[in-house]
Amino acid sequence: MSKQAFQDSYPAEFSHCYGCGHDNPHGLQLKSYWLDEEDRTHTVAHFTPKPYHTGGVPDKAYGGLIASLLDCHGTASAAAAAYFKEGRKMGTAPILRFVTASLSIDFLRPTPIKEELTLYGEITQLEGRKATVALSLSANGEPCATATMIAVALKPE
Ligand SMILES: CCCCC/C=C\C/C=C\C/C=C\C/C=C\CCCC(=O)SCCNC(=O)CCNC(=O)[C@H](O)C(C)(C)COP(=O)(O)OP(=O)(O)OC[C@H]1O[C@@H](n2cnc3c(N)ncnc32)[C@H](O)[C@@H]1OP(=O)(O)O
Repeated sequence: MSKQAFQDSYPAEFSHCYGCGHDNPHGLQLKSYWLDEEDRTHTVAHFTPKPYHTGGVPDKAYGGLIASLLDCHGTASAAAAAYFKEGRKMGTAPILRFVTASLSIDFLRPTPIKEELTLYGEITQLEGRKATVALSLSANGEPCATATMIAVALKPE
């Protein structure tokens, strides 16, 4: 894993996100990294839910939590890939920030709340301002959700 999470390179004005902003004390503060620094195609993040992230039954996670984690890991992965494609260090100006245009999730099985969850991302396409990201969320090596995201880079203005 890289020493610095993708989200730690976001400038202060973009660090309030509920899912991954390091300046949001009420948020999830997700942190995403390259899976392999030598092969910058896949990304990873880990998150252990809190008891209050429950979705109806005490030992299973709320679907909105899963969507939030996939959302933030996907946009962070898109930004990292775009910086890498431009040969630039993350966070350098001009800032590249992606927002979610579309997020389609398949919930495959209930997600346990007491385990560490692992998120993977793969940038399958990056053309112009648009990135397509294949995402998954697993617990104990078993996929609980998969998703496809279209993320779009904000225009400089
Ligand atoms: C949280 C910020 C939300 C507000 C955004 C404003 C300012 C924020 C500033 C910075 C944010 C910084 C950090 C955010 C941190 C974490 C984010 C976590 C993830 C989120 O929680 S983020 C919130 C939910 N998210 C939104 O709040 C987006 C609302 N939305 C829009 O702001 C526009 O809708 C936008 C920008 C998406 C596109 O608008 P646009 O005018 O810039 O670009 P355009 O329409 O030309 O699309 C360009 C290419 O994307 C394709 N495309 C567009 N939409 C598509 C779709 N749905 N499906 C398939 N393809 C699509 C087109 O087909 C074209 O493709 P092609 O180039 O191939 O023709």
